[in-house]
Amino acid sequence: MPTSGNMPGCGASMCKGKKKALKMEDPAVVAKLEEGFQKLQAASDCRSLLKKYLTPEVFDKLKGQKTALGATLLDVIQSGVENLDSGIGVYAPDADSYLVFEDLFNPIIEDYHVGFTKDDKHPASDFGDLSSFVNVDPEGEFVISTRVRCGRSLQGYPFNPCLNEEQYKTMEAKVSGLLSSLTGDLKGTYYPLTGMTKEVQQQLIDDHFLFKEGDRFLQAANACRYWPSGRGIYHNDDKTFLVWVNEEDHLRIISMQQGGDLGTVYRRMVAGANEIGNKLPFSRSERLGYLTFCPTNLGTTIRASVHIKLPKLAADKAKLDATAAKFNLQVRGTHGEHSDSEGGVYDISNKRRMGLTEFQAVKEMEQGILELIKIEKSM
Ligand SMILES: Nc1ncnc2c1ncn2[C@@H]1O[C@H](COP(=O)(O)OP(=O)(O)OP(=O)(O)O)[C@@H](O)[C@H]1O
Ligand SMILES: NC(=[NH2+])NCCC[C@H](N)C(=O)O
Repeated sequence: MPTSGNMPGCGASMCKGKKKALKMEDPAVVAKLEEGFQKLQAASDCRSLLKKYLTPEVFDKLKGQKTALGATLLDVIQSGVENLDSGIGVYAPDADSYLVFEDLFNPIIEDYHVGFTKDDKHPASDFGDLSSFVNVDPEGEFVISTRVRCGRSLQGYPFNPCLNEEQYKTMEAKVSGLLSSLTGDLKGTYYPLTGMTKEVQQQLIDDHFLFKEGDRFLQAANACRYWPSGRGIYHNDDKTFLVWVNEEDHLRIISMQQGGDLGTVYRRMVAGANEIGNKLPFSRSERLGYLTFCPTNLGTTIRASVHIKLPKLAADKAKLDATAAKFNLQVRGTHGEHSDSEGGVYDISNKRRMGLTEFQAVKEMEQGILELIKIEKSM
């Protein structure tokens, strides 16, 4: 939890541009911070962006600061300190952290989102021409399934480490109530995690529909308190439209189906995001776009992915990674982030989510996947 304990309802609506840094003098927190910083400095094989950008100068500047809600640098970095194999290593415990700790967040954002500098402003939301996307694999030779997701935070609520159990439950009630009014292709049922049998839960995870449990990166960030309270999943009967409630973000809005029909998948996600957004106000910042718990998800918050088999390219995993990176794509394992590939299936998605529109982010994925397939065919 944030070092000063549970806070009253916070504005995740934030970021009017002014920093509200306060002084933090709690000796226990200062001691943990010093210890964590030493641990990072000593970890010579740690490759995280936290390690790269938490220089002694930045550390000294930020270690005595806190947000109005009491979130400290420790709340920001503790996941990356505990998990030295993190790729990123930081989370924003509340929206104001992106400003108060900007000397750390900005270079991480610039690095991850490929050149989104501290002076850049994320463009207005634009889903673009929904009819312009193709089936990336019409013959069904390579692509097993396609998924597009976005993340949303509810205005008026902080992020995980600052939420109390009552807030989790209130948010869950609000969101599930709204979801029950969806119609047509989006119509479905909300299943709270509380009371779900372990068998059903595991089957949903194995089938790629539900978030995993016990993510050590989220746990170390204090993002799993009161679990499973307030957490759950909504899905339509076909499990092609899904909403995750209160996992890493307040909401993850997901569309997925077998095959490579990116257009259909994207249109369904856009329809769902619009329906929900018309009824629930989301947190958005002028500069950062839609606000999320992890800086990798800011901006469009879009991750468009395929599960794909590219046996020739993937014979050399380093080559697959390098080729994908040329097209700003990221390669994950079959069960998502921090997992390995099974049966030659990779999850390949757009990496950057900031400094471009939703349309451009999905186009980047579409074009990149078409290129990878072309290369595979030529080998
Ligand atoms: N194209 C896809 N087809 C089927 N399942 C997919 C596809 N892309 C991702 N998944 C599944 O979605 C689940 C969640 O994956 P993962 O956690 O990596 O990504 P995410 O939900 O986008 O969020 P985050 O990036 O925050 O981790 C996993 O089970 C993963 O296998
Ligand atoms: N789901 C995410 N937010 N993924 C990105 C980062 C995950 C983890 N904190 C790491 O640094 O490796």
